[in-house]
Formats: sequence, structure tokens, C-alpha cells
Amino acid sequence: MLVMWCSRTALGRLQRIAPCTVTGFNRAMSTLPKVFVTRKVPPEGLDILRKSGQVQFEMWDSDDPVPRVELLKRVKGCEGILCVLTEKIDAQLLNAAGPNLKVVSTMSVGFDHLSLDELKKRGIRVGYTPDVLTDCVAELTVALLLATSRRLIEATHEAKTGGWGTWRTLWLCGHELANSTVGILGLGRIGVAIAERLKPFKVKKFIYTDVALRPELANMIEAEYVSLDELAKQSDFLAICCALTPETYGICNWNLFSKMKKNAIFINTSRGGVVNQEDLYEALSTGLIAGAGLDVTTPEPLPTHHPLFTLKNCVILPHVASASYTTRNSMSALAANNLLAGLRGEPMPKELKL
Ligand SMILES: O=CC(=O)O
Repeated sequence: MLVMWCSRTALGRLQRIAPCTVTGFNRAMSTLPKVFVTRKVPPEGLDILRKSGQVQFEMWDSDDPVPRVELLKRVKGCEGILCVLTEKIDAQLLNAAGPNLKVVSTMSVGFDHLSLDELKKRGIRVGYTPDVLTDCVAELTVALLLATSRRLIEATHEAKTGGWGTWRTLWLCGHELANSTVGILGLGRIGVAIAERLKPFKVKKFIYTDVALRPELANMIEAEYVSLDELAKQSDFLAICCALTPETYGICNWNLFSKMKKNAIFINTSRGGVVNQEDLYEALSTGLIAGAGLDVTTPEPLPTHHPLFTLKNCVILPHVASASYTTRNSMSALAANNLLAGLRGEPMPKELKL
């Protein structure tokens, strides 16, 4: 693992060199704002930082998270931090960074890893990456929903391990979207994009719940606002799209599952923390609901011995909803542009209002 001042060679390889800078800036390089990038970011974002000439940045050049102790050291004196969702940006880290810190830019739409109160208290601005990942996340959510409801993982397993006997009338039957009611918990851009993709499957009705009515978004997909109880009772498919906040922590619990239909499929591509996993296990293993597709869990990675992995009706993905080359590059570019704009004292392309 290397921590390095970095730039790119003509061959596109990272190499140890002096902090990158670009002509057009009169200030000596040593006076450029110091930035720490907590993970190897995709090339588009890295190029923006490198070519900006606006910052001297140090990057943790690894696919694995920077150890906390190292992170606390590296952020010292930084004016900017570009992080990913595995880094807890809390009081301890902000204290370690010190009073120079002006901007935290996260390469994620979720911001539950950021202590917003602490950031606000210190007047630190925050950038995040909504919109650029909406299509990708919606696409994966539909894929996960179909894989779960039509039992695709079980089916491929049976096919390649000798379970495929003769054609049988009810073998590997699942649940179809046609004529179904799809519920969305937390209607934002991603929920709308999921509904738009599901509509051609002949969904009969979309319903949603949220802390407030979302008439503009709801109109786009003709979704009806219902209470959380009604959402649980009416949904054949329930997609969780809300942010993880103190209000949504553990909101998908026994109380919710026990009101759901026996044929219901539960899909979560938001954050693991919105689900009480013990309750979900009970609901799935006792047939209270038909299946669950999870792209997010608590913790991540979910230990391979976790009981949820023993269930055939639970499809678990390793948090890959935004994992396309295009989207991850766009996220990195937006995160870099947010950071640079914030350091210039300009409006960020996507700033979180604190
Ligand atoms: O989970 C992914 C994100 O928050 O961007």
C-alpha cells in the first residue's frame, strides 16, 4: 500500500512524484491548499484534481480503506478532504484535521458517514454526488428485484449442481410484476427512476411514503401517498430508497414485516441501517414475506457466516448499486469539482445544505 503525492505519467500510471500543480497559478506550490483523498478514485476525478493546479493533494492509492490511524495523521492541516462512504467524518477526524479544513467532498450520494452537526458547527462545507448515479442505481435495483422475485440465483444454482430434473409445474415459481402494487419507502430521484423502469412490466399501482408528500415526484410516476402501515399492507414489492437518518434507522423492522403480504418481495438499495436484520431474518425464514434482495447490509461486508446468507429467499449483493464504469467516473468527477469549487469559495455543483 502506498500513500503518495501523485500525478499520472503519460502511460496513465500513478507514480511517486512531487505534488501536482498546473501552470497559471502564481502562488508557490507550497501555498496551494492541501487536500487528502482517502481512496484511489476513478480516473476522471483524479484527472480533474491533477489538472486543476488548484490543490496539492495526497491520495491513499489503494482499493482498500485507509486505516483510521493513518487517516487521522494524513488529514492534519488539510483544507479539503475527498472521501468515500467508508470513512467516518466525525468530531475526532475534524479535530485531527484542524482549523484549516474548509471542505469535505464525499464520492457518494449517501451522507450517513458524515457527522453533519459537527461539520456545520465548524462551518465546513460538504459536497456529495446525487443525480449522476440515479440511472445506475435504479437499473441495479430492478435487476435485484427480478433476481429475487424470479429466484434467479437459486435457479442457476440448481441448473449447475444437478437439481435440474424434469420440467415441473411449480418448481422455482416466483412472483411477477404484472398487475402488482409497488411500494417505495422514501420517494426521491432514485425511487422515481426505479418506478419508471418498472412501469413497462405492467405494474398496476405505485404507492409511496415519506416524511412529507412529494407531489412533483409522485406525479411523474402517478404514485399515491399512503401511510407506512398501508405501504406495508398493500405492496407486493417494497423498494427502500430513503436516506439513513435517525428517523429511518431500523424502520424496516418486525412491525413493518408483520404487516406485509406473504408474497411480498423486500428490496433495499439504500443503507443497511434502515433494516433490523434479525427481524428480517425471522420474516424470511418463517415465510412471513416471500423474499428479500439486499445491496446493503450492516455491517459491510456482511460476515460470510451471517444467518441471512443461509436463506435461499435472500439475495445479497456487496453494495454495487452505483458500480458501473460510467457512473463511478462521473461520481469521482463531481466529487472533485465539488471540492475545488468549495475551496475557491464558490457554489459547489452539488452541495449538501447543512
Ligand atoms: O451507496 C452509495 C452512495 O451513497 O453513493
